[in-house]
Amino acid sequence: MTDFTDEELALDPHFADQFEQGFRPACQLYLISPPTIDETFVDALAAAFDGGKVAAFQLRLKGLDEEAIAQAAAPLQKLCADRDVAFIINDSAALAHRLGADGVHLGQGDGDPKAARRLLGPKVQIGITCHDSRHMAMEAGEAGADYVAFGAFYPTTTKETTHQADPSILGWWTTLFELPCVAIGGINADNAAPLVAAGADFLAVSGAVWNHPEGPKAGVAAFAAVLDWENEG
Ligand SMILES: Cc1ncc(COP(=O)(O)OP(=O)(O)O)c(N)n1
Ligand SMILES: Cc1nc(C(=O)O)sc1CCOP(=O)(O)O
Ligand SMILES: [Mg+2]
Repeated sequence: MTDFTDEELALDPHFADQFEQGFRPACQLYLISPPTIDETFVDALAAAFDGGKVAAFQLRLKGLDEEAIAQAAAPLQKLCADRDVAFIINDSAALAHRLGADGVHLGQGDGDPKAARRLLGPKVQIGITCHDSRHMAMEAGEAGADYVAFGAFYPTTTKETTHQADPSILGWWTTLFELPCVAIGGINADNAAPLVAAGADFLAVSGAVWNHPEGPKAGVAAFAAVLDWENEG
């Protein structure tokens, strides 16, 4: 992997653009599906959207083949379009392309982001998992990612994680780059504030919404206090 010196960062035209100070929108919610769903899930997703502003929804169904995910996706993608929520497919640029999704999220083992960009074109969002690595994040930016994702910030039962991220990586990233950063891993309404304060552009959340004792609408609504929706306009 490449090591980036300060000189290279300053000279690279892509990164140089990122140094320009610009407007940074308030932190937003990026909802991740439960790892398994059934046909009633579309109602749960609609309820979640009723709870407050959701910027993006990622369909993350682990262990299903592409055909099954495509079938599950149809009503969810329509709902997202109706509610003006970006519809993101996890793991597969090919499936995102087939479905005409708004974006794809790729982990470090989910394929070459540059190949994904060639397939998907400039308008489809590409997000890249960067764990707790500044180096991976800079490589993702250089490869043309639309956002970088850091995590896991807190213990999570949704995914087995081997990397633990510190909020300071969000502050480092947002000080240097305009490219949005996503915080993920065990985030709930009670522990999210330090991530927002550190500069997260998006909070990616699964369990805190789907396992909320009062349901997904309350799960999303609980984030209103930290995400300050009432100040947006
Ligand atoms: C927004 C976001 N960030 C990170 C991940 C994790 O992606 P990956 O490392 O590929 O792990 P899986 O989700 O595929 O198990 C994500 N999905 N979304
Ligand atoms: C999908 C995923 N990726 C992670 C990472 O660290 O890259 S943590 C995670 C699980 C997110 O779900 P929850 O909000 O329930 O913890
Ligand atoms: Mg993946």
